[in-house]
Amino acid sequence: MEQNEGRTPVVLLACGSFNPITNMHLRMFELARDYLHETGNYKVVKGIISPVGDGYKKKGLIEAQHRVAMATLAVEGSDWVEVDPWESEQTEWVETAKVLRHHHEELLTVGQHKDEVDRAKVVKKRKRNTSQRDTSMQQIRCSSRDVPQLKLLCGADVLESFGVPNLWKQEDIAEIVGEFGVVCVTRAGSDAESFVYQSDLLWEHRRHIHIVKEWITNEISATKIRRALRRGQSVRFPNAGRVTAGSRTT
Ligand SMILES: Nc1ncnc2c1ncn2[C@@H]1O[C@H](COP(=O)(O)OP(=O)(O)OP(=O)(O)O)[C@@H](O)[C@H]1O
Ligand SMILES: NC(=O)c1ccc[n+]([C@@H]2O[C@H](COP(=O)(O)O)[C@@H](O)[C@H]2O)c1
Ligand SMILES: [Zn+2]
Repeated sequence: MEQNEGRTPVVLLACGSFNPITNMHLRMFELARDYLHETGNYKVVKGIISPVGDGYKKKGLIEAQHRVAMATLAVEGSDWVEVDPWESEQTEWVETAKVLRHHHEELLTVGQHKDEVDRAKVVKKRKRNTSQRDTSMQQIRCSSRDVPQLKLLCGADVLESFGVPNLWKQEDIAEIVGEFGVVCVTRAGSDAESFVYQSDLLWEHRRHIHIVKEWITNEISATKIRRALRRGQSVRFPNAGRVTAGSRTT
């Protein structure tokens, strides 16, 4: 039997400043994909990096075109993660729920187009052989189910920011965790599990919140990279990686 048969296709969307992109941003995708595949229920078909637009106006944020260019170079070595500039091209800051909606619509459009192509093929085939009608119609129905689920990929600090007063609309949080789902990678200084436990809303949707444990901790952040660059320090080979829980290297 085909290994991926019956698995739900998933697209992972990571929103953020990527100011600049770091190894850990790319690693997040690998961790999330491994995790979802190990559940046996999902097949990750694509990863999307969506750099925030200049309208976000975060202190020290460099122009979107440069962040997009750096991210594009960074994903050159990946055959499944890509950079999508749509969010970065909007003049106003776009809330994350809206970014998810935009990409969901894109996936539906691609799915619809695929359905139309399939339907046209079936109609053509039916004209040739009417006995194949039932099987072919079944194929059309199957293709609509091929539209991947879209999930937000983030680090635990972003999940915890759901609790910052007035930062996120409650209805957006409900939509993100309830309608889309979240894959959250652990990060030093954040405790995603207890955050979910403490929030009634997140607890209600806990089955849509996948927490992925990164054992090889890497405390890299774009803030630290910017700081090092400001100070003229090297940013090569950031964090050699170490195993948590006090285990010794062998
Ligand atoms: N070391 C890390 N571990 C886990 N998640 C991370 C890590 N670094 C970044 N992320 C996640 O990547 C996404 C994009 O993050 P962002 O662009 O803010 O990077 P950052 O390193 O946190 O930058 P800054 O320090 O400027 O906030 C967020 O979901 C964030 O949680
Ligand atoms: N209400 C919202 O939708 C909301 C609030 C805060 C941050 N965000 C997003 O989270 C990400 C955070 O990135 P930074 O950690 O770099 O600030 C950005 O993509 C930003 O757009 C969304
Ligand atoms: Zn950040």
